[in-house]
Amino acid sequence: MCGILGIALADETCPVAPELCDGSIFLQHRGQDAAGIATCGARGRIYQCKGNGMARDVFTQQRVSGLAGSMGIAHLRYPTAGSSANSEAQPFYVNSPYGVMLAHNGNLVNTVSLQRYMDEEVHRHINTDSDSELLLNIFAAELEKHNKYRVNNEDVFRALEGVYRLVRGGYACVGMLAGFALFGFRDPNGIRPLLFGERVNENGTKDYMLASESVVLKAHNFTTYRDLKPGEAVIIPKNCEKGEPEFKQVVPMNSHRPDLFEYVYFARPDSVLDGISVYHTRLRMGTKLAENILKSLGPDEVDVVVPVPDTARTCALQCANVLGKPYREGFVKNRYVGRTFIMPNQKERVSSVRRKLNPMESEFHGKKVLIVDDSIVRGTTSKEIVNMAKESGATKVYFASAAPAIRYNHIYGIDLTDNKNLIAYNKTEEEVAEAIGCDKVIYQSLEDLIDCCKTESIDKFEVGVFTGNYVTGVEDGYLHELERVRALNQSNKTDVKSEVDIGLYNAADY
Ligand SMILES: O=P(O)(O)OC[C@H]1O[C@H](OP(=O)(O)OP(=O)(O)O)[C@H](O)[C@@H]1O
Ligand SMILES: NC(=O)CC[C@H](N)C(=O)O
Ligand SMILES: [Mg+2]
Repeated sequence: MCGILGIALADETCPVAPELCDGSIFLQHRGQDAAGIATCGARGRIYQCKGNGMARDVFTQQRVSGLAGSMGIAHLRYPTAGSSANSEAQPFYVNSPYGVMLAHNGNLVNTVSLQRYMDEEVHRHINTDSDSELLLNIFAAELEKHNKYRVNNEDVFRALEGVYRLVRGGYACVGMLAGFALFGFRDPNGIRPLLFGERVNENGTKDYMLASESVVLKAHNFTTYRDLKPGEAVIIPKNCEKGEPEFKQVVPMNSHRPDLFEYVYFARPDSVLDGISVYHTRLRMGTKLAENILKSLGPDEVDVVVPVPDTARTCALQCANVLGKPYREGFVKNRYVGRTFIMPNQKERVSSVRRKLNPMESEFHGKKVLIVDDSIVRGTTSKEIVNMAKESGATKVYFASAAPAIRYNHIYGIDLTDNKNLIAYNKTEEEVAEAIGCDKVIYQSLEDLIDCCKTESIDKFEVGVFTGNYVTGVEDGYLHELERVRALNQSNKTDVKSEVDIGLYNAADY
């Protein structure tokens, strides 16, 4: 679930890279594996800095100062397809036609046929296993069809029409055409989020931003903003002091189904996506969860409610309020360890849970504890947490999840492993409780979770991860191919990164 960002400044003499760098920090929670910035300067020249690592490590002051230009895009990567190699860090670039850069959040589910199409029909070489590189080349191939000396907005919208026709999956993208424009577009189901905003400068000119979450827009004073609609695109001219952004509903909206998992885990609580406040959905999740818990546990069965930091805090606090039980920070979080779930391999994930969370014995000793988390996915966190609670002397450990049992792959931009690695795969609730070692597991129902998130205008969500039914469907052989590539990457005895990491644009100092 990557983070994407694009900014065009009215003042063409002002470098955009420092603001992109700062904005990336607001999106770090969406991808910790790789980070990249590309800018476009005078004479359409493109500058780029990208590679594996967190934004603060990749974007050193020295590198950022070399990124010239007033228009640029940024990407924070959490790998879904392909591998976590340096060479798959985004944005991606192709020189023809015109020079195009793309940063993609999401995942395509017809890559098998797209690869064949690239190879057999348009003869474009794809240098990595990344679906985002494929997507960029599909766009470039569509744009090339016009065979024009200079491109205009209509050509770009028409090329996007081709993209919408050819690709299937979840995608929100920001891109740049060298010397011409910044652009953004969103898939026809609005699975992945993308917002557009503007900021009025002192002299009355306007800067523009595209971002995955509203929190970046607000923090950077882009106070007038809105979500792009599913199937909608926007083109912001490079010289945005002189020209206005142009919006177009490129294809009709299919059905608006934001990914429910954004509200459960991915997005920051202070973001509002598609008009829905993430924070308030999480409060409601706490209320509903408590109502559910009251049905299955007696009033004296819980002494204390303990959240699993960080994401579950909002929900757990509200749950404790409704239950009328004390809320206690039973696990102290090491602020220097990032999100565990989006780490690229299981070994790192297991070791970081213990490094990240440490129990406060006094909150567990001799108590019946209700631990609340936002979700149980592979069970990496919950197994360790339950163990720590028991080691610390809890007499009973109940584990409540604000999301229903996760039994299916997430195919639109979350690397939810293959089904068999999900702790709830083919298991009843009792079996999950046994697997993570607790006395009882209580899941939120899907119906209740949807109730917590829906509004008057959006009452349907992408919920394939809970049901196995995906809004776009999946092409034959796709999941099989995904598992094959994953197994191939994991079978590598050494670190996969060193094996496949010889990208085209490696800098000597990486
Ligand atoms: O069952 P699992 O595979 O362990 O995955 C679920 C856990 O992973 C996430 O936490 P994470 O540490 O990634 O981030 P957070 O600090 O935002 O909660 C999520 O909030 C759950 O705690
Ligand atoms: N999480 C994402 O949005 C990932 C984007 C893209 N599929 C990649 O693997 O790089
Ligand atoms: Mg967590």
